[in-house]
Amino acid sequence: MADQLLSSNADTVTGAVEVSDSPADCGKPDAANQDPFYGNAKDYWAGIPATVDGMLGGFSHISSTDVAGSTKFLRRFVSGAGAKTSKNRALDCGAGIGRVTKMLLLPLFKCVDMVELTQSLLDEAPKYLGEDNAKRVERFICSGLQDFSPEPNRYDVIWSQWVLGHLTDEDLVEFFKRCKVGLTPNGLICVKENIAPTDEAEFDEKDSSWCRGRGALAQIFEAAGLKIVREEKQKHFPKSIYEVRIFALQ
Ligand SMILES: C[S@@+](CC[C@H](N)C(=O)[O-])C[C@H]1O[C@@H](n2cnc3c(N)ncnc32)[C@H](O)[C@@H]1O
Repeated sequence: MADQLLSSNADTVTGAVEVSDSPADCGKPDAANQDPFYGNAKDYWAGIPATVDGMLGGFSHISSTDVAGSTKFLRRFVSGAGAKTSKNRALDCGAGIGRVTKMLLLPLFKCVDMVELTQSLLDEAPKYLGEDNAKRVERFICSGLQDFSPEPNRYDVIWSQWVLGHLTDEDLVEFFKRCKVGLTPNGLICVKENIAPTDEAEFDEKDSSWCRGRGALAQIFEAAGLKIVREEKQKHFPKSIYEVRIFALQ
């Protein structure tokens, strides 16, 4: 994702901490994770500084614009007269140190769970979030999304941002199907990702991720039985980076 941004035109404090038996290795030692596609991504992220700049590939200056766009997008579903989705609990997927959890989800929801592949990033999260915020993160889950199944009926919103390019198409369809099970009634899956300029997916060798075109993403949503209920292009990002879109799915 680091290069994707640049290229183209670019026991926690309160709750139970769920961590792997081996803190250095959150992925399961199964066949999928011996696949170089997943292994290379894992190695890449294990070497990235646990900072906002690390999370955004050197683009920390776009974080506030990103969060403002996401907040405006999500608010209409969870607050105000027409809101249908409850504000109890959200899940942050590919959460890193918790930038999205801290800036977007905790201000809107009572509590948040974080799921993240890289133990060193998750370890930094309580410090980055701050003591009061960290108390409202119920679960810090160390897992690849390809191996993760949300607990049924637990989340009002499942938010995935700048991470889904790390899953194969097949694994992404299956991940979305499991996310549907994890939603409360009227719950929402939100996806915020870079969009390739053509229908051809672009592969980033450096972090081992795909940047998909809008059509490919829409096909994956459909294959998982999800409908797009709202879609927006993120405004005010630098022209030099990929277009970024936010989708709300049910
Ligand atoms: C570009 S960062 C984005 C972090 C966060 N979503 C944000 O916007 O600040 C990508 C994150 O996805 C994590 N990641 C990479 N592959 C993953 C996978 N298969 N499952 C879960 N997390 C993954 C990385 O460790 C990293 O924290």
